[in-house]
This record gives sequence, structure tokens and C-alpha cells, in this order.
Amino acid sequence: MTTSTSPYIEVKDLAVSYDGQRLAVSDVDLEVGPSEFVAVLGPSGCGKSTLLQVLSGLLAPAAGTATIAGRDVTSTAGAAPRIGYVFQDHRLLPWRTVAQNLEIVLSAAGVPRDQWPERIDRYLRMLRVEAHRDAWPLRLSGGQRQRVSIARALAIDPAVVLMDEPFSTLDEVTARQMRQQLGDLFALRPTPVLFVTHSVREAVFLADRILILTPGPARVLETVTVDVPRPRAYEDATLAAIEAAIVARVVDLWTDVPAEASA
Ligand SMILES: Nc1ncnc2c1ncn2[C@@H]1O[C@H](COP(=O)(O)OP(=O)(O)OP(=O)(O)O)[C@@H](O)[C@H]1O
Repeated sequence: MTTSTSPYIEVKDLAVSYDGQRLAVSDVDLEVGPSEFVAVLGPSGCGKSTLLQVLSGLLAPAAGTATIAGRDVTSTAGAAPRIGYVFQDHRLLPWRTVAQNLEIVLSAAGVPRDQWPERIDRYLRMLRVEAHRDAWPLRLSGGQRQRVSIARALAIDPAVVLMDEPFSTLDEVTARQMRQQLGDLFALRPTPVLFVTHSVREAVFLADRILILTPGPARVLETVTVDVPRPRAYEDATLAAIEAAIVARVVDLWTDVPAEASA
């Protein structure tokens, strides 16, 4: 049974293989509490997306277990917890308007139709893209599209949010605004979040805890707690010190530490 203090997301001894021979993820253990923002930090190709795909039920593990709210994510029995998934690219349907893209997920999540207009307005407003309600996704900027995709993930009132490098394709200024906004949203309404990134600075700015992964196959190398109250400032000295310590720890281990982190 899950209690309010049980981990909301729990992964134990997880191993994943795409071809039945090589492991993409090996012996990963992780927990995310009911109101916790956990970042998963690892080099390119180490298995971060693979981990999220297992949690969203898209991929079966070769070994180990993964549960959300106490429910095995590979099981089809009973009602599945609602998962808000934000991908690296926005994945909006170009032949549907912004509002229609949200309607699709609201329908799939079983939200009653009479609640859709209010939900859509609320979440588009929250992500500051309400002016684009009836626009076609291709008419929006990259940042606006990613805001819509976050609104789409949150509009179903997800039990858990999984985010896979959501800002990595954006320019640095937009990415920084989006991180700030996501941090503010989380502070207003804490939800279990598992946030995958290869940006050390992004992880430190956003997370309560950071799991540092090894190069693939991913294992958890170390867990870092970021004990800095919200709202946080991007240039906060404590955050900068934690970032520097993480970079020092991984610089010889990862071959490709992002330039912003090693500068
Ligand atoms: N569909 C697939 N079929 C076979 N191998 C795959 C598949 N998807 C990923 N892999 C392999 O699994 C490993 C982990 O990939 P994954 O995409 O999870 O890494 P990642 O850490 O998310 O990378 P990035 O930061 O570059 O997005 C890599 O070696 C990759 O080549």
C-alpha cells in the first residue's frame, strides 16, 4: 500500500536491454517522493530516456521492478496513474490547433468533456500561451511549442510528471525562462517529477535531489541533495558551488560535459 511518505516512484535493480544482449540500463535504483523534484543527470547515450520509457510503460525491463504509486508500471491491471510526459521535442500534432492538441490528451485521460474548455484555458494561461489557443503549432516559436507541450502534460492533472530533456532544443535565454517558470510552477504545486537532463546547471537549479548516472549502461553513481529553498535564483552562489562540485566529480568520467557546466 502507498502512504503519503512512501516513494511515489520506485525503481529497483532495473536492467533494460534493447537487443537481449547489451544492457542500456543496469541495476538502477531510484525513488521519487510524493512532492519531490528529482533530476537524473547523465551523459549522452547513458540510458536516461530508456529509464523514462520503462516508467511510462513503453518498454519492458529485462530485470528489476518499476512502480508508480505502488503499481507495477508493466501491469495492465487496474487504473493506471496519470502520467504527464514531456519529450525533448514538442510532439504536437501539426494538423490540430493548440487547444485541439490538449483536447486529445484530456479525452484519452477520461476527463469529462464539459471540463475541457476551463482546463485548456487554465493551463495555457499558466504557461503563458493563452493567446495561441487557436493557432497551428507550426506557427509558434520553439519556446511557445514547448510551453504548449508542458501545458498538455499538466492539463490531465498528472499523478507524476516525466520530463525528458524538455529544454535542450531551445536557445539559452528561452531555456532559462522556461526553467524559471517550471521551478515556479513546481513551488506552487509540488508533484512528483522525474526530470532527465545532461545539463548540470539545469539539474541543480530545478531539483531537490540529483541522481548522477555513469556512462552507459546507466547506473547511479551518486545522489546529491540540493537543499536550497525556492524560489531560487539562477545565479545563486550555493547552486553554483553544487554545480562546480558535480562537474569536478564527473568531468573525467563523462566524455562530454556540456560547455555551460565546464566553463
Ligand atoms: N530503440 C532502440 N533500439 C536499440 N538501442 C537503443 C534504442 N534506443 C536507445 N538505444 C540505445 O540505448 C542506449 C541508451 O539510450 P538512451 O536514449 O536511453 O540514452 P540517453 O541517455 O537518453 O541519451 P541522450 O542524452 O543522448 O538523449 C544507447 O546506447 C542507445 O544507442
